[in-house]
Amino acid sequence: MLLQHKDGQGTPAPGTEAVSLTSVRKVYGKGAAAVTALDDVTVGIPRGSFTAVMGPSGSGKSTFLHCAAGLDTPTSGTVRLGGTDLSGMNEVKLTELRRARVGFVFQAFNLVSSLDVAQNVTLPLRLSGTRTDKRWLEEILARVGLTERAHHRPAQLSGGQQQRVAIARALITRPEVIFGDEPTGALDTVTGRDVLTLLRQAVDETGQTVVMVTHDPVAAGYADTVLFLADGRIADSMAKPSADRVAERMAVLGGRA
Ligand SMILES: Nc1ncnc2c1ncn2[C@@H]1O[C@H](COP(=O)(O)OP(=O)(O)OP(=O)(O)O)[C@@H](O)[C@H]1O
Repeated sequence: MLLQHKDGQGTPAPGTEAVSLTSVRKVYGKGAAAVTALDDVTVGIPRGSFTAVMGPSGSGKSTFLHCAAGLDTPTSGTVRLGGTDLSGMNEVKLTELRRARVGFVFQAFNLVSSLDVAQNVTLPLRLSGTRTDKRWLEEILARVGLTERAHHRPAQLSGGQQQRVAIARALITRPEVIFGDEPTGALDTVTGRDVLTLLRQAVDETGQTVVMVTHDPVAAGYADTVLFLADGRIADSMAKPSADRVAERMAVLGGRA
């Protein structure tokens, strides 16, 4: 269940939310050229849940994800990751926090072409100076079905396999939250479903939290809750979504955009 809490109402006990945004605004540019990408967004995403973020083009989905993940700073308002308030953190602190507590899966797989699969997966550990736990690496590679490919380079893999490397890389640090920006956008339907199943497993089997921007109602159907953005605001949310219901709701929102 996704918790929307305004004016303190319905605020859950501290520590039950993986991510929370309170009165978040994000304005790009100044004066006549200013664009309000997020307009007073308040939402809490419970730990161990899978949330899909949808909305028409330009509704603020990427901005929401970037602010929630500490990749971008809101113009005003508060973002908390677990209990940690990100406001006022400098770039060095934010980078440390992201490396330790957040995983990312993007539409473009962003793998390092000169590194093999195992090296790509363990890159976040090397960047943060953490020793690789070999057994955990083996478990993660097995989970994404790439044990036999550990020493292949990205160019030797299919798109779906490359995205599974990116998921393994996002899981290796045992992050509290995995953020996905159109993680299935570059994949065919069947391969995309494998990737969504892996994200679903991260929630169901290891209690991680997944927040994923998608345009695809089928992908959103894997989530526990869909958050609909329109004009930088949370226009609606849907629990236990089905692809059909999501597509219907999107048709309405699309007309409004
Ligand atoms: N760096 C920027 N400078 C100025 N305006 C921006 C910038 N980034 C985003 N915007 C504007 O903010 C609004 C929200 O953009 P955002 O990328 O978050 O939307 P989105 O829902 O992810 O869109 P899409 O589905 O097309 O990717 C848009 O009007 C966009 O033009």
